[in-house]
Amino acid sequence: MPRKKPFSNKQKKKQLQVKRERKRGDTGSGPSSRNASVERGGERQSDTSDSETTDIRRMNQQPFREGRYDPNRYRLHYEKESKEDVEKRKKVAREKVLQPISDKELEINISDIYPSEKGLCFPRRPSWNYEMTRENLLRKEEKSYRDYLDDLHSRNPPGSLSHFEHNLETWRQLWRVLEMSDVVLLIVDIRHPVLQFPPSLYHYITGELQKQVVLVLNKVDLCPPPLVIAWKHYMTSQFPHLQIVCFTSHPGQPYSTVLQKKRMRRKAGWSQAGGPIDILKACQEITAGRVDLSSWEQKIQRDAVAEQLDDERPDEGAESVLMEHHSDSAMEMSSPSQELYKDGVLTLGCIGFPNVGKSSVINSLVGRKVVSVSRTPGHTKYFQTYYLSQTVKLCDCPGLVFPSRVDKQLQILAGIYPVSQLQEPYSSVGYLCERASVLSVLKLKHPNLLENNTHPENQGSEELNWTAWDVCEAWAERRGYKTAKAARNDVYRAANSLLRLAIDGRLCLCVRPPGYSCLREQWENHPDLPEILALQGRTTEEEGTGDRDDDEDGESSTEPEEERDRDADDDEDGDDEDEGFGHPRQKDNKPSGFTVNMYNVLRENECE
Ligand SMILES: Nc1nc2c(ncn2[C@@H]2O[C@H](COP(=O)(O)OP(=O)(O)OP(=O)(O)O)[C@@H](O)[C@H]2O)c(=O)[nH]1
Repeated sequence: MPRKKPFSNKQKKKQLQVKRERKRGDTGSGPSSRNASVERGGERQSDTSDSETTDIRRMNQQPFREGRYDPNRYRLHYEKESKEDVEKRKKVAREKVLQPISDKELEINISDIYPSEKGLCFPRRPSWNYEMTRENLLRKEEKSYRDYLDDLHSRNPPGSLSHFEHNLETWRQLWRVLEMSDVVLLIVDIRHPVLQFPPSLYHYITGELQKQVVLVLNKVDLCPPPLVIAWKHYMTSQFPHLQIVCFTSHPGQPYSTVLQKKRMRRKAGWSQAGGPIDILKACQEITAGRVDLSSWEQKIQRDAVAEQLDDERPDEGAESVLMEHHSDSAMEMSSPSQELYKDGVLTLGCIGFPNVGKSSVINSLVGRKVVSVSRTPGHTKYFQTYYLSQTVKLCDCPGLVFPSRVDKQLQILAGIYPVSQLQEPYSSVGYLCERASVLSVLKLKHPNLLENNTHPENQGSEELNWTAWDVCEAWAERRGYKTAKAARNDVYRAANSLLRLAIDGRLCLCVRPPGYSCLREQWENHPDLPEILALQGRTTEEEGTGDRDDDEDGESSTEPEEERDRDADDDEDGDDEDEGFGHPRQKDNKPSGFTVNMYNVLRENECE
């Protein structure tokens, strides 16, 4: 059989990019490449941020035409890492033998992520009044932001802080959303909620602003029900005034690939999400009759009926949604001391880190796609409000990463960094392998045992030591990822692919609240379990097997899908135009390949 012609990741990206540009009607001129994200001397920057105080890496540059809305305005800005740091981590990934960590080490206390003495607050908007000119206000904001960064760096030694947002424009956006909102929906990913819940934000909203926060534990379909309950209890114990709601936009469909999600949504629409009624209930409790929310309640009921009547054509029956596009000046001069529930309307601000599912929550509440969804963090570009009903308004905000002391590797696995732009993905792969049963789930073969490797020491050895690099090498071999020039195993692409599987939830890494291991039995027999299972769209029987599906029968494999959408970083709601690239699906249309292992991280010492 002739050898497959190597097709590099770079070539494929280029091909995708050209396709996207064609679709948008772009001619190809201008700074349109996402790959051109690293700053180059003299390159024209279209983003309007003028807040560079350090060496900043700007992500996800989008095509931009003069006179139109600048889509790069809120793109992610992270501090650049030094070449030495990147090289050091690469070396460790090549040399350090992976050791599975104990259950206890998966437990994370929020004060470890946001230690109170480290000044891990977020930039605040300085005081202002209507006498100030726009320029004065902007200058004052920039100065205050620089002071904030100086203070932060003075209290935290270099390298100790996580990646965090350096784009002042995005912080400005947060200020405005907080000012406009009556109630804030703070959305986090249930797999690692403490990473995405900055206590300083909570205290600012509930204290200074005197507003209420509803914590939305999103993506519960990706987490074992006992752990969902344990997190809920932990967050309530730490922040007693929080209203907590569990949510999923994909009930009954854990680990869906991009293409599966598209298909299912086309079939079932957005109104099948689990949790909108609980958000309504939380708001009813908060507003205590000061806003008439009956129109929202009726909308939820209507959506449920429409879904039952016509689940083949959900969007056709969906109601149209009134949207408001905000001009900058309108937002800049919004008053911070705005009265609550102005004109009898409840304004809900949706905020959260990138990729936690804010857009999906909005679409699910509205019952149809109004915001574009993507697995690429930092996708949300526009500030808009959507009327859910006559008396309820939703206000969207770009994803924001607050400074913390969390490991950068875990941050990456939490999806805050565009995987395609990582300079060094291997250490995150190592971090994942030490915490989730990747080797056994993917049934990887050690590179030293591959046919063409005749290393005498390792021949036939079962108990081989694995490094992160070995894992990537084995996955590249397994997937047939080759470099274009030398047709060697493309470990970079393999590492990216593994990280995407983890971010999408197909390789499951969930951190746990403190004490989870000791109280495990309590959570596994908790009376709220059926409620969480119902929300996930699963049954008790499924739970019985789903948690322990080691055997082949319990497998659901998605390898061809993974292959096809491996780099489909862009809009998940677009056309299926990317279905054709990559490797074709098997003839019998059955997926083949690795085991997708539900909640595998909770298995009994599987990596040990
Ligand atoms: N399994 C699962 N995936 C979800 C859920 N909600 C969102 N996702 C996926 O998470 C990814 C990010 O979703 P978005 O809704 O675009 O997230 P966002 O917070 O708006 O992201 P930014 O634009 O980066 O701020 C997409 O791949 C979604 O399909 C959920 O409830 N379950």
